[in-house]
Amino acid sequence: MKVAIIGAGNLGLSIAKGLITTNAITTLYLTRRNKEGIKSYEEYKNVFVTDDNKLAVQQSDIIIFAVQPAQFESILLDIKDLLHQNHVLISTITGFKIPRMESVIGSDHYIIRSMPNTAISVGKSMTCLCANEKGEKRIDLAKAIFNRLGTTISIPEKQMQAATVICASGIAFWMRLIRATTQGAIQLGFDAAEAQEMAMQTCSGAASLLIQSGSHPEQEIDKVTTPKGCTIEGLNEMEHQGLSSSLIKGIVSSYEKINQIAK
Ligand SMILES: NC(=O)C1=CN([C@@H]2O[C@H](COP(=O)(O)OP(=O)(O)OC[C@H]3O[C@@H](n4cnc5c(N)ncnc54)[C@H](O)[C@@H]3O)[C@@H](O)[C@H]2O)C=CC1
Ligand SMILES: O=C(O)[C@@H]1CCC=N1
Repeated sequence: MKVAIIGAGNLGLSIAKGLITTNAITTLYLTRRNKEGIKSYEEYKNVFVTDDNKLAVQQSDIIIFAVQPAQFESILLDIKDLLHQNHVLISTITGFKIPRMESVIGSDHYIIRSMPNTAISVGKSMTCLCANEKGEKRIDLAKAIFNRLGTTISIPEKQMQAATVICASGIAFWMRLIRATTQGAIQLGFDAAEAQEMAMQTCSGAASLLIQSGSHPEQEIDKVTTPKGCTIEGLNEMEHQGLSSSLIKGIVSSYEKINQIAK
């Protein structure tokens, strides 16, 4: 794969690390306005660092865009004339819809829109993908790339905003739950490091149980809740205080906000 990442910032470099460490690339061009900050990537074989987006596009088959939304349109305009019909264009740009990309470069391109999350830097991103009509023919290629960096799911573009809330913002929501558990553990007498270790490993274990067994969360809850025991006591108190309700309300508020921003 000859890949270019246009905008090698937080997300772009995380994707680059994943592609480099899994030997996924034939060549990899990384672009950034100030390329000095990423010069060290040239130590990797077949990785090139440049501030020239046009060069990167000309040398690559798969172009991954990871710039901020405000920068995207002018970059598309800049490279538009260099795009050929075999280029596969993968955008990670939040809120930038495929029809808007097509209005700049035309619809006769393989266009894929992705929504990864920051766990991509540790190969654990839940990445949602959608494509334009032509891009559907290359969706498996995009899945192959992002499956090296976590897990993928294909969704209709109209669900991309909701996916942003659940998966990208979701990292922050889960972090807050882990932090709250850590605070509880400290109050029960563990030191901060122990408390965080216990909170995050238990969270990871709970997710792994569901991923590997395919069971419903309540089935796993039933296995832990001894009648008249401490688990159901704690769980019911959390629900009396609105745990599930506040999470659902937070998710819906976040979704309303992302739709407001998109207008
Ligand atoms: N943070 C997250 O959880 C997620 C972010 N995204 C999206 O990914 C995109 C990138 O986000 P970050 O990596 O956090 O941003 P960032 O600001 O860290 O990276 C963007 C990079 O693009 C470079 N750049 C700007 N103009 C350029 C140009 N003309 N040519 C080449 N490079 C240029 C900047 O120097 C910067 O290094 C955003 O559109 C964001 O919405 C998508 C999914 C998840
Ligand atoms: O907070 C935000 O608006 C963006 C979208 C997903 C992650 N960060």
